[in-house]
Amino acid sequence: MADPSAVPAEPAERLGWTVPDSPLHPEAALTPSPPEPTSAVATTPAVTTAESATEIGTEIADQIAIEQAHVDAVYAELESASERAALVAADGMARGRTDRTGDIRDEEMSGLFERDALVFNAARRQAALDTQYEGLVFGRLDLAHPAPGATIDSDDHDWWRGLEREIRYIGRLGVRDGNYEPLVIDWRAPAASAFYRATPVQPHGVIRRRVLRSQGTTVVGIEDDLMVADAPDDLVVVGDGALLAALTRTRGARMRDIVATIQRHQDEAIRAPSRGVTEITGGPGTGKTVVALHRAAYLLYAERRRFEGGGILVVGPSTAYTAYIERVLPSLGEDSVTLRSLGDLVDAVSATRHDRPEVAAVKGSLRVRRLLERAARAAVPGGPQSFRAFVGGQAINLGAEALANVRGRALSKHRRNAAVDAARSHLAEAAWASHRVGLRADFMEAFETSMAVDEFMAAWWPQLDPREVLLWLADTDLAYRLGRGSLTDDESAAIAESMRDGLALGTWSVADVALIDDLAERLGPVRHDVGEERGFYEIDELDSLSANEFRELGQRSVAAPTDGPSRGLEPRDTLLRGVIGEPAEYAHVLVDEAQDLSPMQWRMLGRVAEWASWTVVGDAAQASWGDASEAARARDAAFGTSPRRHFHMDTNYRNAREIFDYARDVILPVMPTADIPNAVRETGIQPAERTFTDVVAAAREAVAELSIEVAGSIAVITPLRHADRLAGLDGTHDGRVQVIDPLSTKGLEYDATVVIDPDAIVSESPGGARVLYVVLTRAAHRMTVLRPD
Ligand SMILES: Nc1ncnc2c1ncn2[C@@H]1O[C@H](COP(=O)(O)OP(=O)(O)OP(=O)(O)O)[C@@H](O)[C@H]1O
Repeated sequence: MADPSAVPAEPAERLGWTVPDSPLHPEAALTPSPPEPTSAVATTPAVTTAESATEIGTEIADQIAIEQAHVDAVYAELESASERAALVAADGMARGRTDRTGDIRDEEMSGLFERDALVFNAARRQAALDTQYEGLVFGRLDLAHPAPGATIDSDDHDWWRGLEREIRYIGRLGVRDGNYEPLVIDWRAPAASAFYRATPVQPHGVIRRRVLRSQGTTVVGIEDDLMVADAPDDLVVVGDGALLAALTRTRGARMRDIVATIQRHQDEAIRAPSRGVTEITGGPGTGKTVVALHRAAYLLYAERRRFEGGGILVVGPSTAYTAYIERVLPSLGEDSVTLRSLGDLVDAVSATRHDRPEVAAVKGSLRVRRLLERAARAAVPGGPQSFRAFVGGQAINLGAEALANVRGRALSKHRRNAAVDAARSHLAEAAWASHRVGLRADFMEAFETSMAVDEFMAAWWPQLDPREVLLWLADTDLAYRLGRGSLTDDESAAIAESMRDGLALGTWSVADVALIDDLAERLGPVRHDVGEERGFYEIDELDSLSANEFRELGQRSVAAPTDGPSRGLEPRDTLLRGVIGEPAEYAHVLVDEAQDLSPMQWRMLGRVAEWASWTVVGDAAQASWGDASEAARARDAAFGTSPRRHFHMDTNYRNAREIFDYARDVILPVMPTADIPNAVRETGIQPAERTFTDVVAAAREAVAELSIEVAGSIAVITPLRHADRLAGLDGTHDGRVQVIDPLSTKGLEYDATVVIDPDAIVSESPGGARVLYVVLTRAAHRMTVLRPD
């Protein structure tokens, strides 16, 4: 699907950037001329046109002044909109305000609901304005429209001459003036799509596309792309090309939106229909993640009712990843999306620990389901083996076999936690069948009211938390018994050992979460007394909201589960704290790094996405899951029969070409078919390769050098064997340095990286060279590789 003409022409030659192949082609690497240390700190290429620097400076200043005038008008309109929103909110608050505490009459309730809706909507609008206020207007299109019915001849380079012209501003949200005329068009609206789709080959009516760079409410830069051979006299063209400027920028600790520089092939994936499964594949750094996130924002815009009501879930590999991407959607004005890592998908469980690869492989395989199925039906360890009691004057004695029969019958129609009544009545039948003395009805009535039966049932058929059942497997003998036939004894023993580790540490592993979810489905929700439900928010709570709280209200739904402190709790209690309810269901599920999901994790996602459409992002060459075919089967089962569409991204926007070439040379010998994208940016600086005898000294020196060369984030990526010694570097250089393990870097990006001991990274990780490939593609601008001497 990717279109080679997708990256629009940069006016590169005009500004001294040499373009080796074609000015329109993304494969044409954009090289500063002469080569200079292009990094986050060196963003402006040399200007070598005939015009003098002063002339250009004045021209840019004039153009900025023109755009600032429009931007000022937009902000003025927003101020009045903001005042109107505050008035609506105040009106809503006044309508529901009550001095009384205590009962509220029915007829007052509908007024309160109306107030809730008013206040909530006003707060949301205010929150959206707050998050998108800065840099709200980022684009301008100068268009030429043919007369109705006329068409443009694609070979005519002067197609725009004599046509009616239009100026359209594009922004993070739509704003209209008092006459309802659009001042800014939301980037997701159909009228904005030409901003992303226009190329010189297919201009879509665009003569000039202009990207505005702002600080706060002030326009500070302009980057133009011309879609025609010669600019009309009244259209000045300035800037270095928006995409290049964006790619050369400092990255920082959080991913940013790319709303001003989305490329055409990316736009196609973003605006693809919502139904079915949209797969986005491509090599490292091709924008898969950022495109998928913009797609989520687009879907919410295009079908707000469906997706906001049903919810959008974004799933990533780790909490480091969710922290890295968490700002993108709010910056696009969307705060109703749920972000979860694979370890956070089940309520009340938050896992970040990873099992040893061989244990994770067993827990992730569908073969483990047989063991879980048996565990969900097994007798409670330590529970009663037989039932002896006097009921209605009769001595009842049912042995283990009879109890197993009763259990089987009760579970044939109900999930275990919902089967307690059925179990009791089957038990009564079995007890009656073993005696048959007196009248059946009298016996049944006595059985129903017997306290001895109550006590037995409490011990024999308690409500079971799935986590508790998983912990039963810490008993190796039980794990052997339940695993027989589907797992080897060694595999069952490995699971048992990992459960004992969990009990000692008080933490679940990421792979455990899918097992808990599977058991939760089998057991059904734990029945517990439901407390009085709180309303959407309490009335007195609402009446006393401060201005800040009012704003927060609009942002409430972003809250994600946290792995809170467990001080004072025994490890076992920590593992079992909180309540697991029915899983939420979503209208759209977006999965990143999908190539690494285990079959059990696909099953878990399939449950929350039973009625959902999907966006699935992945790059097979980065996979660290062993049995790809089993994962593919589980994935197909999760998708069901939904139609699929596929987008392939083949331009690497992250890595300087020199860095990416280094990574490519690592992966190609082990994976000749790896998906290798084209890196579009050259710096002229090769990755540095050094040897070390003292890893700490070498890493410290490399970091110090990089901290001068780049302005933003630096990662020290180390295999486990050096991790402890290097931990002291974490947080140095004003917090810019992060020490991180190879697997956790998935999906992340830094301005510079120091890669420690690549051979050890390969030998220590189950994914081998593929994990090293991930590691070597994390740096945008600079990379230093350190090997032991
Ligand atoms: N059109 C664009 N304009 C500006 N920056 C872009 C554009 N497309 C992608 N990028 C940037 O390229 C970098 C890589 O993007 P992203 O992390 O989404 O790639 P990816 O394919 O998910 O990478 P990986 O699979 O290696 O984690 C990010 O910094 C992103 O902002």
